[in-house]
Amino acid sequence: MSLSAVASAAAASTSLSSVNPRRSSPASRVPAPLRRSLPWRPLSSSSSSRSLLRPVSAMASPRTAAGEAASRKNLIIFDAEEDLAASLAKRTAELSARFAAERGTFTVVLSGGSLVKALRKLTEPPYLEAVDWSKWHVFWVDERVVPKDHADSNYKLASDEFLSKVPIPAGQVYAINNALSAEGAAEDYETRLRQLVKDGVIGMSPVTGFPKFDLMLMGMGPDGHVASLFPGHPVVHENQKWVTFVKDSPKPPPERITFTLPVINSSACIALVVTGAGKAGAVHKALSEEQNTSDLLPVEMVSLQDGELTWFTDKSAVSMLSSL
Ligand SMILES: O=C(O)[C@H](O)[C@@H](O)[C@H](O)[C@H](O)COP(=O)(O)O
Repeated sequence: MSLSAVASAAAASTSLSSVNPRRSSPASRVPAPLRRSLPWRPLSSSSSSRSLLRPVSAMASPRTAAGEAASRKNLIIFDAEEDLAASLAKRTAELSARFAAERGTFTVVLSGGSLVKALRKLTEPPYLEAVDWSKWHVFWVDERVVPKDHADSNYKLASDEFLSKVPIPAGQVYAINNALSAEGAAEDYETRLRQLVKDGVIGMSPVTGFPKFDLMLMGMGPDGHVASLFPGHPVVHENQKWVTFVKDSPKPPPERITFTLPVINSSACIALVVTGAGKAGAVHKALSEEQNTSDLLPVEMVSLQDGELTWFTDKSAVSMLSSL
């Protein structure tokens, strides 16, 4: 892995690195300037920490000189999960303000797993008051086909840990219809997404022709899966549908619906939260130079067409990366 830039960050011993994606366009190999303070007053003035990320203005709509679509990848490594959660909240709040101002809505996509707990600081001051929650529209990148009050439900997890603690209008939280079969729930979810595109709530990517969500907040499994796209499963290669289903997930429960890779890759921003030694092997495969392109993990197939992918990691997760 080659690092295009490294800067010390706010939290003690924390570093921010801008990573060159292996299959990147020339534009994304140009190191972007790194700064440590943000001009975004509502949050920076009420927060004691400095920003770990580039100013919002520098991150908006990255483009080449010729105006072509471009993508960017960042890697942030935290000493403590507490710092990761603080940075994730700050970044999410910045994007909320930016997209609410630009588009009038903020479309946020959640996964299940440990990501949800990492969002907890958004439910506390200053974010609880500063974020315009009325602009949020919440979706799931994947969901288990179980009742909404089932312990396996990603909706229940998000509801218990996050959504019940912030004032997002209930009609703007788009749970799947779990009364349907997995196939039916996937079709139904795609139909609702298409209507929300027509209504102007969700944008469309002019680059890919797929819906363009403002922010996807996702985890990654130890096997390199993202959403419910598991290594070796045929749905990884679905390139027409927006939402599809699996009935044989290797991670229980078996029946799930999931966004497809073209939708994930059309996002404006993705925050990929990956922590713990159990993820080190997949992180190494995804971010090191030594790669086998014939056997890509789903996480390695996440490659934004016109947007920014930021890995929020800890030292354990990157422990197998030799070049850090
Ligand atoms: O429905 C699911 O199973 C999740 O959405 C899944 O994709 C999760 O995000 C990853 O497995 C990472 O989970 P952890 O962060 O808990 O390891």
